[in-house]
Amino acid sequence: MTESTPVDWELARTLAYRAGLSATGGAEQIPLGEADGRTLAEPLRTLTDLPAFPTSSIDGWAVRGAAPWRPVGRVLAGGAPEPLTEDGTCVEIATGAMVPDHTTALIRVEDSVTGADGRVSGEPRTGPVPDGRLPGEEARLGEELFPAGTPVDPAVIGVAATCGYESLSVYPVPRAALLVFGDELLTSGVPGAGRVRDSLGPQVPSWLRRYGATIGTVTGPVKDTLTAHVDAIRSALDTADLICTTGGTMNGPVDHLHPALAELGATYLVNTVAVRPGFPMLLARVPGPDGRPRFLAGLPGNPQSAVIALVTLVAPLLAGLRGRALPPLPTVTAGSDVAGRGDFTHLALAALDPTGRTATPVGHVGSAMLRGLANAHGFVVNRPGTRTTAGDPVPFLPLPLTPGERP
Ligand SMILES: Nc1nc2c(c(=O)[nH]1)N[C@H]1C(S)=C(S)[C@@H](COP(=O)(O)OP(=O)(O)OC[C@H]3O[C@@H](n4cnc5c(N)ncnc54)[C@H](O)[C@@H]3O)O[C@H]1N2
Ligand code: MOO
Repeated sequence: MTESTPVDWELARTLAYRAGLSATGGAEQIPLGEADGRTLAEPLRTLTDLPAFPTSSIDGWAVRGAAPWRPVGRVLAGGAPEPLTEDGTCVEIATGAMVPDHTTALIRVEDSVTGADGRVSGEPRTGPVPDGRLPGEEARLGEELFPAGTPVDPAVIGVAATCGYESLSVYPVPRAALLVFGDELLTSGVPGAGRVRDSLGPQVPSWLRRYGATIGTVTGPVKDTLTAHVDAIRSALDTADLICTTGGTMNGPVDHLHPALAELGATYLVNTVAVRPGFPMLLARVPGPDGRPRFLAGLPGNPQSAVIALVTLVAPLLAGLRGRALPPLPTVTAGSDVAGRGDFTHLALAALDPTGRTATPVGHVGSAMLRGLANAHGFVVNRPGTRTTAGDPVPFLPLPLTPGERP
């Protein structure tokens, strides 16, 4: 490994995020039905008043003037009604229908009576929720409803459709590749006799997807030679914006990542981070075949450390590449003490209580272990030079889990 000064953990996150943001791809138009999970590249402005026309919220009568009213027609949702031209007239109206011009009140069918002469009488409601909606009461034509950088979710898609869009201008999805290094790794069967199962090849793509990347190649184990490393990285550069590698970040006899990066003309953005576990992680910029910026995140081989490198460097980088904000870390209460790690940040795997306000460190958290990770909601962040005592407010770095994935 090249000599380097470990970068402060907070600074490493920021550097990774800024690097991603500076390399965000150009906007593309995506049909609404495919836009979930993307990020708006332009502000979303409504193409119409919302609602676009005066709309009835009830089934009943649109009336003009004083009762009784003579019915002169019917307007259903989807129709464009004639104006009511005379006092003492009404039209039957359906929920969602456009209210005729010169309507003075809307009467619910259940609040009306029709006399023997066919004329309608009744009282409009005066409650807090009106029985009709006025043009522009939800939004005015041209009003910005969401700024650029807004994550697109099903509700945003629904609003865009309501406003008149068929497609959205969004940032491209970053493309990731994974290269797993280590001749000792088995890809099937039970470990033993010096061999361990590759636990990163199967899990890292799923974390990357949750951070918003698509996964192209997953290759490994890549042979423990410098040539095989250089060749594997070079071929992943053809299609990936981000290459994640696992293992080989240190300077053991078969750790080839740093020499491979040197051979490929890479420049380090972060070369080791002052964090435990996970410190040998790195982020580099690698020249791609077409001049487009490519990134390589070197995740340490110890499996929990590899995930810490994902949450520390890869998640902020991908947030930037997707044009999103870097989510701030919420503050929680520490459920028990967390030891300091001297000048290094300590990321301690922890489970949240059902309120989500208290985080208690879990067991089985050695850097070679994954059991603690699979029982935690994220990491309590114990800052350099401090130790956390039960009851202290602490920053919490969540794993990208969905509700219900942890008891
Ligand atoms: N002399 C020193 N040795 C080590 C130090 C140190 O400071 N001085 N730091 C340790 C730390 S911390 C870490 S983390 C590891 C990082 O090492 P590498 O990134 O070079 O990873 P490897 O040596 O290839 O593997 C480490 C360990 O993890 C296992 N491994 C690797 N890949 C996988 C995988 N895909 N699935 C499951 N397990 C994997 C591998 O078998 C090793 O046991 O360096 C320490 N050493
Ligand atoms: O920091 Mo290593 O990354 O402890 O396993």
